[in-house]
Formats: sequence, structure tokens, C-alpha cells
Amino acid sequence: MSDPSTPNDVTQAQAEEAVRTLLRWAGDDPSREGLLDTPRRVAKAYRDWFSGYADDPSEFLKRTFKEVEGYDEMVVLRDIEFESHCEHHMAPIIGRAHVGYLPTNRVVGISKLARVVEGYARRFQVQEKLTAQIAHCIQEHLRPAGVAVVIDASHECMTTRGVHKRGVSMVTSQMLGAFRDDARTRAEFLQFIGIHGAR
Ligand SMILES: Nc1nc2c(ncn2[C@@H]2O[C@H](COP(=O)(O)OP(=O)(O)OP(=O)(O)O)[C@@H](O)[C@H]2O)c(=O)[nH]1
Ligand SMILES: [Zn+2]
Repeated sequence: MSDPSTPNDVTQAQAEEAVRTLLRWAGDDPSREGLLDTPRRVAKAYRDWFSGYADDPSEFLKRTFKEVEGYDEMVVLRDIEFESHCEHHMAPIIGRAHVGYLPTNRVVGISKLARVVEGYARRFQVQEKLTAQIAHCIQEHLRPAGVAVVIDASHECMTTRGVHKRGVSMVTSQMLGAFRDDARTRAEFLQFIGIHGAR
């Protein structure tokens, strides 16, 4: 794994040794047969869960379409499922993101909005930061009239440990430009994603 801001000099062998240490610390024996391949599997899983460190999400927004020039209404991609991990406990955060923007002259392929979500989700995160990063990346690189991001997620650090509250979800939003300044634009977005004001 690599992160441009923190050069990664950890070897696969060191990562696997760290997993063996945690297995011992949990009370098990990493040399028993069932656990022999576990450090390798965990390292492989980390490459998947944390692949976002190798991504520059702004790259996903470089390809824009001119054919849709003239379309200046809201574009909303809702129910983008994602998995992330909280930076406090390294426990899964599982949820959905809803992303909307108001194009000015540039429109992206819709999958790219989901790729931006993935690029930031596959890192150690705090939900507020994840929400803000997605919105600011789109605002900065697509330069639309506004961006809205709402994330609804459950945190396994709250459901499987600690306070043990199942069924709780955390909702965060970041509104920029017209979505922040204009109540009607914001209300239209919230209606599109199924949140209708006070309820
Ligand atoms: N605001 C915010 N808090 C989070 C997020 N993910 C986890 N947390 C919280 O981060 C806090 C860390 O609190 P600490 O008191 O340092 O950790 P802790 O002793 O493990 O706390 P408990 O989870 O209450 O057992 C907890 O309240 C978590 O619920 C997140 O994405 N955003
Ligand atoms: Zn946590």
C-alpha cells in the first residue's frame, strides 16, 4: 500500500508479523494450523480495504462530457454502498452515500462519483471527514454550481463493542455552493434521496 503523503516502507513480512502479534495478544496461538495462513490473508484483505491510499480521487473526475452541454439541472447518485474503517478502532463503517451536484458546463460519467466515494472510503476514516473530502474533491475538480453529500452509516465500533447499540446509524452532510446557499436546491436534493425535511 502506498500513500503519497506518508511513504510506506513496511514489508509484507513485517505486516504479517504484526498480525501474528495481535493473534498472540488476543490469546491464540498463531502457529496452530488454522491460523497459519491468517497473517497472509489479513495482509491481502488490508490491500483491498485500504486501497484508497493509492488513489488520487481527483483523477476520476478528469474525464468530462461535452455532449450533455445545456443540461443544468441537478444530478444525483443515491444509495452508493460503501465500506470504510474508523480511524479510532479500525472497525468497519458500513453505509450509503448520496452525492448530488449542479453542473455548470462539465458533466462526469456517473460511475466516477461512486469512484470518488470509494477512493476516500477505502482508508481509515472519520465519517465527517469522509463526507467533507468527497464534497470538496468534486467541488474543486468539477467546479459545479454546488455539491451535496449525505452519508448514512453504521459504525461497528458502536454495534459490536463499546456501547453495543445496534440499529443506530450516523447521518452526516456536506453542502457546498447552491446546496448550502439555496434552501430550495437543498430541499430538492433531500427529496431526491428520500429525506423530506423534518420527520
Ligand atoms: N464523530 C465521530 N466519532 C466516531 C466515528 N467513528 C467512531 N467514533 C467515535 O469515536 C469515539 C472514540 O472515543 P474514545 O473515548 O477515544 O474511545 P473508546 O474508549 O473506545 O470509546 P467507546 O467507543 O465509547 O468505548 C467513540 O465515541 C466512537 O463512537 C466517526 O466517524 N465520527
Ligand atoms: Zn470506531
